[in-house]
Amino acid sequence: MRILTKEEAKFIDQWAPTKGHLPLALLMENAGRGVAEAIVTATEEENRSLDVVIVAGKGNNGADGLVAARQLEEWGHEVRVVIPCDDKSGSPLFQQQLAAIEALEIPVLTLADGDVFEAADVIVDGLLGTGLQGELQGPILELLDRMEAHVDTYPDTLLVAIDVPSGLNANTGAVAEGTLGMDLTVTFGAPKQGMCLYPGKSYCGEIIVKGLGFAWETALLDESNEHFPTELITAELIDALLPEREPTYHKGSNGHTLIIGGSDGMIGAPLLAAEAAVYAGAGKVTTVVPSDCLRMLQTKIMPEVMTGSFGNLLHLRMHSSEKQAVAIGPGLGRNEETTTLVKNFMTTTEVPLVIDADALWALGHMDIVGHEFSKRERPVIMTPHLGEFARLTGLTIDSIEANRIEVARQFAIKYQVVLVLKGAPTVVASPDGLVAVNSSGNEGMGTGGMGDTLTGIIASLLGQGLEEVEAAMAGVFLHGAAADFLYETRHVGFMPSEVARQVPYIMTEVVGSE
Ligand SMILES: NC(=O)C1=CN([C@@H]2O[C@H](COP(=O)(O)OP(=O)(O)OC[C@H]3O[C@@H](n4cnc5c(N)ncnc54)[C@H](OP(=O)(O)O)[C@@H]3O)[C@@H](O)[C@H]2O)[C@@H](O)CC1
Ligand SMILES: Nc1ncnc2c1ncn2[C@@H]1O[C@H](COP(=O)(O)OP(=O)(O)O)[C@@H](O)[C@H]1O
Ligand SMILES: [K+]
Repeated sequence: MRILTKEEAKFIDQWAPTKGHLPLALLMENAGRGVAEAIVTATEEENRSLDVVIVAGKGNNGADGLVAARQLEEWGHEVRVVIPCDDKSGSPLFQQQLAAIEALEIPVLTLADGDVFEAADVIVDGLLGTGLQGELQGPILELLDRMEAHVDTYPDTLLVAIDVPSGLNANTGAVAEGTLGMDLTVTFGAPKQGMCLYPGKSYCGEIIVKGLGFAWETALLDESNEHFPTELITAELIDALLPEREPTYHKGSNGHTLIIGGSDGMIGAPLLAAEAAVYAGAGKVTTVVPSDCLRMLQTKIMPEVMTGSFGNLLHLRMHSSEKQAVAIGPGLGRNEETTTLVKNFMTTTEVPLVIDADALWALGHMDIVGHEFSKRERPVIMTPHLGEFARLTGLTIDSIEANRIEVARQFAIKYQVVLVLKGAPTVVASPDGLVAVNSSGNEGMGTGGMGDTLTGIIASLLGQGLEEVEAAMAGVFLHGAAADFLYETRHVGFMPSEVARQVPYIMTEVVGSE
């Protein structure tokens, strides 16, 4: 599913009345009606006339609220409007909609009018949408404080945001001081990027997407649009990506995946990756570890996985030849000899490659090795968490977190790699500038080995014939969705190996494939 930045929303806004021959007021009419419909649907069980307070700022977000007010009144609900201050200035459309509200004698109040929220069943936040700048202040902040106080006293009041909760940065998901957590956010066209990122994601409540009355994707195809696309990874998307199996397929058709990793004391990491690759459907899986770890691996690993050992570059090249996918890094350790060896291997091989954990460490700074990857025919997949990514780029973790989508996008374009930047949420960036934000996963996944499992799943899908970016997107979604299934009964204490075991069921039941 497509998600939108505020710049893209603005582009649509400008395209519609010019190239699209669609007046902005028409889009607003659809948006406002969408809000009214969502409110009626959410309160359907009560099936009675509602007392609705529309809190409207003076931009187009407020104007949407005024349309909703007009619509709800027509449907027989008791409606009043609250505006931040009495001066009644605002965007041209705000002023036009306000004139209509006044002509219809719908009450328009300010905070000076006392307890404006008294007896409200529904409070609608139309203070600020994608036009938010900086921190909240003045009467807007005061109104939000009063809304919060009312909802604290009357928790049954339904709190509905128009487009985004006021104070939420529609691009980054950052929230200004004073932003309120909503029951429902009714957004237009597509979710805004910041609604899919933390902390903003936690402030939206249920997200309902309402149409603008035209296929806005057409606007973004305009040649003057220079924004790179961002998507949300959902079950529907993954369903379309997963490899289909013909009745005649055999183990040779489903890819041979190789996992390179392990060191003394960290044999579990490649084991978890290899077993996850089996659960994700690989035709064959082989794991190779340093010779002194082989015996230990063999006593622990599931019988479906083949094993071997390596000690030099020739071994790594030999093991990786004729494999459909290779993942390198889980549990490798960081001694100098291994580091040099795997770095040489990674920068010279052409096999489909997933680079994780200590193999990322071995690369050092991306500016030094990145040009080797950009020469490849097929991009490598890199799967760093924030700490590993900070080391690869020299950026601070805070600066990555504050803008993970754009940082990931620039990295993938610059080095021509598929980047899986792990975290909450994980984002997948591809060399052509597309970024996909994962919608699955939960805090129960903060357990050692969870990343190794992801690496195995991605490598398995890559070996089964998915393109790099497809394997990365499908892998992160399945991994998170498997953990979400376990989260339903346990919020902590589920293990990476259990997540892996759940993956085939997710592939079958949730995604609906196979
Ligand atoms: N995309 C589409 O196709 C469609 C989009 N639509 C709608 O348009 C909305 C965007 O409208 P928008 O551009 O008018 O901006 P909006 O969010 O109302 O904010 C601007 C106002 O906020 C104020 N303000 C800003 N920061 C502030 C702060 N920190 N603290 C206090 N005040 C602050 C700012 O004040 P100023 O800086 O002008 O003094 C100005 O008055 C979008 O979210 C959606 O609802 C729909 O109609 C359907 C079609
Ligand atoms: N709060 C969370 N929400 C969603 N996913 C999470 C959360 N915490 C961890 N994860 C996921 O768990 C995995 C952890 O990977 P990583 O840090 O590499 O673990 P390890 O090195 O122990 O294998 C990543 O896929 C990450 O996205
Ligand atoms: K709002």
